[in-house]
Amino acid sequence: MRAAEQHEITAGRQSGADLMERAGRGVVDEIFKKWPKLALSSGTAIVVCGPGNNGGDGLVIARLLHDRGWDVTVFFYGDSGRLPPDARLNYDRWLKYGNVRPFAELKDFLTTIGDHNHPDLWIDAVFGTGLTRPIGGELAVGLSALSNWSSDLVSSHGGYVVAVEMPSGLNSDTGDMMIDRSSGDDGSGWYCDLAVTFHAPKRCHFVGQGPDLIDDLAVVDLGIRTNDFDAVRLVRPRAKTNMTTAGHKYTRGHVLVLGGPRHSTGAARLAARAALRSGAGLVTIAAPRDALDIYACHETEVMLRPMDSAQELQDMLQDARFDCLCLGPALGVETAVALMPTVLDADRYTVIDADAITALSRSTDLIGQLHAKCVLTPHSGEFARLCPDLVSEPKIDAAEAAAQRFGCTVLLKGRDTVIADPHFGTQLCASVYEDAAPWLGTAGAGDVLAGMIAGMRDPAQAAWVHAQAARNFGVGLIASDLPDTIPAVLQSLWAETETPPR
Ligand SMILES: NC(=O)C1=CN([C@@H]2O[C@H](COP(=O)(O)OP(=O)(O)OC[C@H]3O[C@@H](n4cnc5c(N)ncnc54)[C@H](OP(=O)(O)O)[C@@H]3O)[C@@H](O)[C@H]2O)[C@@H](O)CC1
Ligand SMILES: [K+]
Repeated sequence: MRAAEQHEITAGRQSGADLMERAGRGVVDEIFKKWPKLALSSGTAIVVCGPGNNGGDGLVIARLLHDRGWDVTVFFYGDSGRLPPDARLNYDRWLKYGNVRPFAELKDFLTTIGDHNHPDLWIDAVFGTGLTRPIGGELAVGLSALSNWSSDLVSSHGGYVVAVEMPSGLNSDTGDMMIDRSSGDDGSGWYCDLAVTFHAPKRCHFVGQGPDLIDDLAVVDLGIRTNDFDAVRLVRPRAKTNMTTAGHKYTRGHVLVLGGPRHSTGAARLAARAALRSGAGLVTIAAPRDALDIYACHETEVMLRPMDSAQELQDMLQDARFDCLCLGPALGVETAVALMPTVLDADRYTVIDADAITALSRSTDLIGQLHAKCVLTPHSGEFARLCPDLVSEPKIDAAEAAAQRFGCTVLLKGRDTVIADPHFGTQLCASVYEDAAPWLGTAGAGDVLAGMIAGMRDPAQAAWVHAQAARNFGVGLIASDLPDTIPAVLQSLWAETETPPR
């Protein structure tokens, strides 16, 4: 992002001051868009500005609010003599409107605010993308006091907290609050009702603590024309199908799901049904002989094959039409260990989930057999077993490192699902803000996703459809609701495109 801004500035298309003015104006516009009642009369605002360009944005916001008749108090942290030029320009412009109070006075100032003079807005413009180290000392103490006070403000008086770019202290890459714990602050960070970022969301808006600290996110276009953004790549849903009018069920793929024993058949059944609903032409469950009657009682369209040994699986895989394997959901770790050499040797598109991931984490030989057509779908616990050395890394970096290590796609599940493909890059599917679907955290939802990936052969799209299906269903969702909710999502994607299947 900063490279992009610099590119615009050096190319002479926009001055830094223009960008900052547009950024500040964008924040004000977003505030009045979100809370139209604030635009109807002049309120009061506290703007807390930091020592860089984020603070410069805050000073633009202060001036624009003042122009609309607002009563604005500006606090400033830092040395005004060391402000970057655009921020300095706006600092000087603000001094024609009002004064600047030192940040050190903020804590005491908060104690003087009574029930009748509380502000309507608090603007957090202390740090944006330029935070380079943990916040400590008086800064942490002051921001902490502000945070406590602003929570009271919101709960008791209905005022709003707006962060420029992100709540100050949030690392824009990792989404972690960078607070020096020795300052006495618990590091939980400060909350905002609205974060207004520029041009494109940053990683912190979707990963780590970001979504817990930000209630709503708005993105302001600064008119920057280059594509060179250090921003997160979100999954873009698109109508994609393996259906053609000339095709038939075998051209749409035959998924072989490896099913568990009598007492654990549900997970494979969920995956199988999801694969069918997601577009697979045929789905077969291969499972122990003594469990087939249970599978047969539950599934109509899914075919069944007895399979009690790796040899039987190998014989089955002589049929090249089984072009996709899906294994792991309630398979049993020991069974997974026994079957995986055959599975990986078959060199098919292979979705490796649940018990199969645990099996992998126990065997470096198996890991050595992974190939480019594998998709690993760990949740955080499985990932920690598989890659213990990467768990302390930021989530996106960890998934990318694992994908490089294994030479295959790694889909690291969660509210912020990361899809790292060593060849096509990394995408993020985040169920936050208006896309939140907390009820997706339910038993079997991961089994459904594994089946969807097998059916769609596109892990990122599968993750998006999976989350959208959950959102469409709403609260009360259980995993077996999901497969039958998939068609409506796929149909709505098709409705948005003018290109029908050919
Ligand atoms: N460029 C543009 O045209 C546009 C930029 N825009 C805006 O600029 C923002 C980025 O600006 P920025 O790069 O100046 O970074 P910012 O977040 O303000 O902080 C840097 C300052 O903080 C200091 N500092 C860091 N860590 C610290 C700590 N722990 N404790 C104490 N101090 C610490 C650091 O000090 P230093 O490390 O240099 O010693 C430096 O002084 C971006 O988020 C957006 O809001 C928009 O206007 C669009 C146009
Ligand atoms: K900020």
